[in-house]
Amino acid sequence: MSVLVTGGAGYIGSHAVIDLLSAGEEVLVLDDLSTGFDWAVQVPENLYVGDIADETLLARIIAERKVEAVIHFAGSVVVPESVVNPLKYYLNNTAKSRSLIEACVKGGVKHFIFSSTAAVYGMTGEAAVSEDVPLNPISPYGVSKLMTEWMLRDTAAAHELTYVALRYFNVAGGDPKGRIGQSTTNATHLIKVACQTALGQRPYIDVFGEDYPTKDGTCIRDYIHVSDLAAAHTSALIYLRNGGSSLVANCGYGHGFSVREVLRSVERAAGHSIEIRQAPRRLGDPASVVSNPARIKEALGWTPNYDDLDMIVSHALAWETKLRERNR
Ligand SMILES: NC(=O)c1ccc[n+]([C@@H]2O[C@H](COP(=O)([O-])OP(=O)(O)OC[C@H]3O[C@@H](n4cnc5c(N)ncnc54)[C@H](O)[C@@H]3O)[C@@H](O)[C@H]2O)c1
Ligand SMILES: O=c1ccn([C@@H]2O[C@H](COP(=O)(O)OP(=O)(O)O[C@H]3O[C@H](CO)[C@@H](O)[C@H](O)[C@H]3O)[C@@H](O)[C@H]2O)c(=O)[nH]1
Repeated sequence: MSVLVTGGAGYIGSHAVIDLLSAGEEVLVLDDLSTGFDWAVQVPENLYVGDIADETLLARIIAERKVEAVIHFAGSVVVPESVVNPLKYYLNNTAKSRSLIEACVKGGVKHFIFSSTAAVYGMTGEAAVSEDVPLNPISPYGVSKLMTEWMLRDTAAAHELTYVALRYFNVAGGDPKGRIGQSTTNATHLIKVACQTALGQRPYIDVFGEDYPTKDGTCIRDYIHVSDLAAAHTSALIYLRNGGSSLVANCGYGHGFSVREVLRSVERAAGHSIEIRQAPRRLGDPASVVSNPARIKEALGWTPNYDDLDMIVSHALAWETKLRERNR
């Protein structure tokens, strides 16, 4: 039996592949390489380059390789892009996930693990957010992911499929052994942009808004190390395999850092200051987004290993340095 990882050439998926391999799983990757990289796939012999909505290809992989579970990372991930091009997100994240789920049902796949997002919550307050608060996504990206959660809920009720949907908070850092990291071109994520600034690849970093009702006026986020997130998927797989019932769970550490705190951490890791400029608020940014991770800890027994902002940042910076050499 094998585990099929869609989007396994991308940032989070490639880290999940490493974790699954270290747990002894037989891992296959399906990726169209639109934003991922074939060199990031640690099982090149098991990489299928193709689209998640290619029914013929899916039917063949599922049958020939006896796919027991699908871990679904493939998708489009840029929130502001989803506002200007919503139909791209409803196609790649929602409609194509529907095709993939159908292929799983037809092929008798038993378990499905899905990359959802804290963006399904929308404007959360300052308190840590639990899974059962009312959901009010404010971007097409968040809606596109929430619709997939709902498709999974309804499919699991009607068919022999169990699922875990993990709502990721702010993912950052890279493989502690330096094999892979966040390699996306034109990334907009705070820690990546700050690391590029520290390395002189960008002249300065903008802080989007310093007038939020937070401790220092900048936005607060719950940053989770990508390797801890990857391990949560392996735990989810074992949970479902052992008969666990379908579950939606937050994946974050449960405490937040402000943009200013993150930038100070980057300066510590780099050993020098970086140029920071004040900029207006970015459209659609909630002041504070912090998870309540009680459910994932209890249901999956998930215990983070890298719950330390300085460590997350130092791994991100180490990877960014390596990537700079690689791209030279
Ligand atoms: N990065 C974050 O902070 C974050 C937060 C919450 C949720 N997520 C979710 O996690 C998942 C992975 O995100 P990431 O940051 O690794 O992004 P990424 O862009 O690095 O990875 C996505 C991968 O999917 C592939 N892909 C895209 N569309 C495809 C298709 N139709 N068929 C086959 N392959 C396709 C891409 O080539 C890429 O390798 C996404 O579903 C994203 O929505 C990410
Ligand atoms: O150059 C920058 C980049 C970001 N920020 C701020 O840093 C914070 C974090 O921003 P970013 O790293 O872009 O992440 P988010 O916008 O919080 O969104 C991420 O985290 C969400 C979950 O919380 C996921 O749903 C999204 O996919 C993922 O992009 C926000 O306040 C931004 O305004 C800056 O001030 N300057």
